Amino acid sequence: MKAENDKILSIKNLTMNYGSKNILNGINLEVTKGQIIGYIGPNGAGKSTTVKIMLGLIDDYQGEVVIFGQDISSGDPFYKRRIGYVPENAEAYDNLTAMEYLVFTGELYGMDRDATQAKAERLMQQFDLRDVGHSRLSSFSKGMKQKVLIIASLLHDPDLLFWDEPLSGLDANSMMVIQEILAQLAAQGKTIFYSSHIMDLVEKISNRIVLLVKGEVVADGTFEELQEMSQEGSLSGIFNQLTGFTEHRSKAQDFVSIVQGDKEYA
Ligand SMILES: Nc1ncnc2c1ncn2[C@@H]1O[C@H](COP(=O)(O)OP(=O)(O)OP(=O)(O)O)[C@@H](O)[C@H]1O
Repeated sequence: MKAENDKILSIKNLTMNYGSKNILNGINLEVTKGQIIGYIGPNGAGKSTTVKIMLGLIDDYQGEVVIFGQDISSGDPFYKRRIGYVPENAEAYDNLTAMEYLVFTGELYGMDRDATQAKAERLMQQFDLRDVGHSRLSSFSKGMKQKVLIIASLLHDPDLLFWDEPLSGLDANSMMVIQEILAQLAAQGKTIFYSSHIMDLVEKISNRIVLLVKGEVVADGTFEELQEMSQEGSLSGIFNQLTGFTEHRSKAQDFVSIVQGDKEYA
């Protein structure tokens, strides 16, 4: 059993509604240091909503969320300084240069301006972005922007990371570097929530997989445990089975026949 001080996050009976719509239905999760959690589920399952609650962006939930031993409903935002976040997109910052965005982010986390700038420069160099540090993000390719978001999430050396589709747009070489960075961070005791729809990657990267369906955790374990439970070989197969999706072929057939103008729609 893990020591109590290895516990990073504890969610008890988390429930959330948007109006009359039930989004989260009693989520329970205990997360310890060094875990890389593949947080997966169909579109609309409630993954981003859970993450937004943990980031303190949504507060009208029921249940208990404790991060670094602090109940986040206490209103003390200090726990956020130990969190890093890669959002699915950050277009709002397109008018800033990469360096402006990174300095702004570092300062939000309470870092010294010069120290942030120096660290950002070194990190950008690692990702071959040094020469474009003073160009606006709007001129960056998708993968370049993604690298800046990843740097921003790590500048302050956080203990808990929430990464939402972090590798989207990255080339194969950059993906390998990021996967290795994740593994090394986890080995040093950092905890990572990794949301993605790319099952092969989640399977490779995570040492624990949590599958959310309609606001409920329907599977939680290592990839091997999930394989045993479902008798499926791949995470895509497990996902299809546990989300009850067996219609991909007939859906595709219907779609293609509409595209080709079948008689019913002609
Ligand atoms: N601001 C909002 N107002 C009303 N409903 C919302 C709001 N944000 C999300 N929802 C609804 O909550 C549900 C869960 O959304 P959420 O974004 O958490 O899903 P997700 O699992 O992250 O999906 P995806 O994989 O598509 O990113 C969806 O039905 C969505 O329509």
